Amino acid sequence: IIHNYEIARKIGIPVIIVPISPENPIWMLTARHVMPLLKYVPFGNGNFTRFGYVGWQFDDKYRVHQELGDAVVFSTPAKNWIYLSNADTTHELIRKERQGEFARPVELLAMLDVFGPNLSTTNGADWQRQRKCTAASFNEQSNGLVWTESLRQGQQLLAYWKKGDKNKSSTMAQDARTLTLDVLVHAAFGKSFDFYGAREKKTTSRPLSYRDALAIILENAIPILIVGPENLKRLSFIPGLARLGDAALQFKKYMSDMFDENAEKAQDGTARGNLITSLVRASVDDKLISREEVIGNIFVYNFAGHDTTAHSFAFTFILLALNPDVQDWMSEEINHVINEDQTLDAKYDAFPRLVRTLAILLETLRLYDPLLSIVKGTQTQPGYLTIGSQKIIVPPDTRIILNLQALQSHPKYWGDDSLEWKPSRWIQTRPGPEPLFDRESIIELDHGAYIPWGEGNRSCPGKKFAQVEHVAVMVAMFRDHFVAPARLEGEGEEAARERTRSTLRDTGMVLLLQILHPEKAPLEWKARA
Ligand code: HEM
Repeated sequence: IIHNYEIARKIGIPVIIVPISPENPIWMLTARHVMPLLKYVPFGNGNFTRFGYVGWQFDDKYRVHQELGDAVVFSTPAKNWIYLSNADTTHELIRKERQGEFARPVELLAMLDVFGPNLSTTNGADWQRQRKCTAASFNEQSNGLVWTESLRQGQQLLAYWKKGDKNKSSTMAQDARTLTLDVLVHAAFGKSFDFYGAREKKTTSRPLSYRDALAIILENAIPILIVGPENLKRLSFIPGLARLGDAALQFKKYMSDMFDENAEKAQDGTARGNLITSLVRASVDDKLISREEVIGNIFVYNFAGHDTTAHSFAFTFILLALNPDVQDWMSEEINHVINEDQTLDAKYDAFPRLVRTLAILLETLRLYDPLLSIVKGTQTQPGYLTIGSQKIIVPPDTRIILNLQALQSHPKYWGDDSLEWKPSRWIQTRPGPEPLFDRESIIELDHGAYIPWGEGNRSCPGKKFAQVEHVAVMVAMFRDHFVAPARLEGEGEEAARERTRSTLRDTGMVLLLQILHPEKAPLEWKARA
């Protein structure tokens, strides 16, 4: 740490010493539990308890940068980590990433290779080839499929929640994960499953369907990524691991069988366009991608697209329940744009007109970004960055963290109400004789301090997918209904709201940012008058 501190001091930005590396896997898993205890020991206060755990950015917001400046370096025993909260520097870095500087430190994600090599864990020509093969199937045709499937799933989810005890949905976060999995499975494999909620979950029959195998894998991603599918089988004497090992092996087998099935279809020309068919075509016809890479990429697209969108739904539902005026504002737009008798008839071409509804997602991600930050870095060569009027040399082997939480909440970009969840900030209205809704659009930001999907080469290929899915589910659920905090036995309305607010405040980083105990805030769904 002394060596790293000496290097950090020479950069010329404030240095904070953090005595445990954020990359230490044991610390990553235990910090959240250990940290509250450290508050009671004399050395525990100060920087260590403030910055020493995964997800500190959510609690700190932009404050460290307001106190110390747009760039701050954390000196840790393993490496130096520069945290950045300056929009111009962020875009300079992204431009330079295109030219091969400041690449993603793929070794941090190596565990995502469990089912095969994939684009997330490579750089350079290998990444480019895999990105080209996979991202090609995320086009407007597949977004149309995401739209219809999300409407269908959203309606089934609403019906399920309305059937519950007094219309309450205490399994909201779990059910949102099921919905996002079903939409992904549809886009990836072209198969539709009916939504089934947490209460209806059967004890899994054997053999598992690939949707159920994938659900088990994604719900238990941490042990699977750490231990690896093959080792799970070996450790099957440990309670719980046998089921995981089984799901992981079955998933791999399903993917392999699907590869063969689609390879035949590709040859006789009957394949339809979805992720697996286009990957198999790229593999069999064009020899661009190996069988292992096809399976690895199918897993990683599902992994990357699952909890990011599911947690965003959980945040959005709770935020909307706490803000009935925002619900009315969104629902007015939905009812203006979607005026068919049946919500399911809504066509994908309505999507660009649902700007308030999209603003809800943009605003949720601004303050509840599932990743909190994006990590880049230098390797053997130094890098050069400009922070305001200062030019710095980033030493080799340094991590650079784009602090999205700070960037997206800093008053210098977002004003004095920057910490308020206010979707209307995203809407601009042009003058004219047309109805109000037809004159509204999403504002063009002039500061660039908003990159929840990243930017540049490595930006998220699922950005539009996530937007379409979110808007369609809002249409299905909020056109004719509204949601409110459910009251517990003997509880008044204000007490229920306060419990819901405190459940939302109890948010932290697990694999991603999430509400830690969503079951404490059941929601109630009612038809609009
Ligand atoms: C609200 C939802 C989502 C958010 C906030 C999000 C955010 C991100 C971010 C920040 C990155 C990394 C960018 C970088 O390193 O510069 C990323 C990468 C990625 N995302 Fe998403 N994502 C979301 C949904 C999705 C969905 C729905 C899918 C797939 C259907 C997906 C697939 C991927 C993949 C495969 C990568 C790796 C790309 C690469 O390495 O080239 N994401 N996402």
